Amino acid sequence: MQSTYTYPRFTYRQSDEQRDGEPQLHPVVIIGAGPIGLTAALECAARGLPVVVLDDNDTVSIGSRAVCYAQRPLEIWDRLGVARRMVDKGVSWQVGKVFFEDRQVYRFDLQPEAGHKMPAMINLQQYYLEQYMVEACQAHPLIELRWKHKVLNLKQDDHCATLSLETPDGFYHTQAQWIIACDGANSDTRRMVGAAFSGQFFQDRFLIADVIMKAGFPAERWFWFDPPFHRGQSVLLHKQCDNVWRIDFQLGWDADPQEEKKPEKVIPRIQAMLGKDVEFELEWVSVYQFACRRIDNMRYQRVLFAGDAAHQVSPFGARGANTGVQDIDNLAWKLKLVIDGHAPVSFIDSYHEERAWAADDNLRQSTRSTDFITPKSPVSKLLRDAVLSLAETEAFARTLVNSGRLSTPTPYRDSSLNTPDSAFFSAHMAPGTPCADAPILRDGRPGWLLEELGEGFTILVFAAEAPDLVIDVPGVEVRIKTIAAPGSGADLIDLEGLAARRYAARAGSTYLIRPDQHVAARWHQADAAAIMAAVARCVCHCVA
Ligand SMILES: O=C(O)CCc1cccc(O)c1
Repeated sequence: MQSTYTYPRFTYRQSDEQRDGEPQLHPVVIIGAGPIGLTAALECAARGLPVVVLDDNDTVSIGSRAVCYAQRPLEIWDRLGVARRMVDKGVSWQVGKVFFEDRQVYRFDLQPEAGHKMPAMINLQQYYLEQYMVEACQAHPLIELRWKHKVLNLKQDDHCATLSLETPDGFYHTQAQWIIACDGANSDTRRMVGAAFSGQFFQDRFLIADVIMKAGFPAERWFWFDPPFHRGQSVLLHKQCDNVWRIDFQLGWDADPQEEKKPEKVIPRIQAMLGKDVEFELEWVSVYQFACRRIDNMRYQRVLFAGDAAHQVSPFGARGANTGVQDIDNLAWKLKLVIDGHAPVSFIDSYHEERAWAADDNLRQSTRSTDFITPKSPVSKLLRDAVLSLAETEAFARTLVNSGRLSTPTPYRDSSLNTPDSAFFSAHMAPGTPCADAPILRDGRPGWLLEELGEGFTILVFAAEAPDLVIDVPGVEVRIKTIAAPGSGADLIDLEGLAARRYAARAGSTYLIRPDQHVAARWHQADAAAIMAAVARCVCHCVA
């Protein structure tokens, strides 16, 4: 059915270790070359770790899958050099509208204030996203992509993990210090380590219809509850590139997926929505159900689970792939420190601590959205419809409308890696929070604050001149950067004063920023001993 995209075929090559029959020990092996596995490859390589990526297929993911990519993953991909292509090809949007029956009852704007390098959200077919990342991986000397490699078995001991692999040339073994399992919701790796994956399964079925049409709808997210063209159910509309539009129709519990996929069933639904005169072609049709669940532990000895292999949510809110990318952002710098011997192996447990916390937040949000969209009893439906009716005129009711709260990063508020504030600061940008972006000048050239953060630890001092600090934490790279108003001699010029405002900074305010661009600690006045203690705490060194 798909006519707008031609699937690439990636070349299978026999690896040296299969040819030689000699297993090699790799620092990191990644299982799965989907959006999360490819991000893991780029992120590890960017931090200087050589990686092998195993995938049982030899192309990008087939069909219409994830659609919406949020600002934080785009910022991560920007650091990895792949966001520009995604943004250029994708459809940027920030406004959402919610309709009840035949009227608009609610409107939101994901990014009312400008001054961010990345858009609030883009829509892009998953196959483009993967293709761009595969091409970036192919160009990276530290990444080896092994297509048509199926993992049959996994064993672990104190020394390494050993994988049994099947390829078109037969069977062989490879070894890894660490494995990142990104093999999706049906992860075989999860089964191989015996992990539990529990949560709630939802009975409702949804139809995805991707249609090609030249439509006049704006680049906005439109969500209908109980519209006249699809009574009693919900509908979601998103614009994608190549004139492809994603339409999700709720079908209810009893829908027969095979029947519902037939063009003679799908086309009348779309005509009822768009009008009989609108010309369109079907690009993709599928029916899905979903679950909200999480693995019991994101670390099994040497195996680290990320993305859908670790947690699965409903599509509403676009929290699946977006949170998986943030898993990797959290993991790679920690792995680098551990592999290089600059942090204890136990440091890796902070991956589960921080990312399971984020996964639980996503699960909560996603379950709430699903309950609002698909009420389970007549009373819930009555309440839901009352909220929707009231939202048209009453501000308080708008906060209760939940057609999917779109993905935002979860701050690691209670992380053991944070150094709590010792003086009063406003709540935003507290330890554990991902850094906000802001426009800056560096060496007279325009740039963005986030471009200055992320290589090792950064001490960001809101002052014209660098304080006299000697920061020495063995094995940990720490850079000092000053930021101040135009006219000062600071390293970074806070062009519009947005950085100072977003970080609630006064003269001398100092932020310790982790390699994954999260705040580790902050003070109103820089103090070398306090900073060194915070760095040590953040990498699980024993603090004297
Ligand atoms: O707008 C949303 O809440 C998410 C849109 C979405 C994401 C993934 C699949 C899908 O069918 C819709």
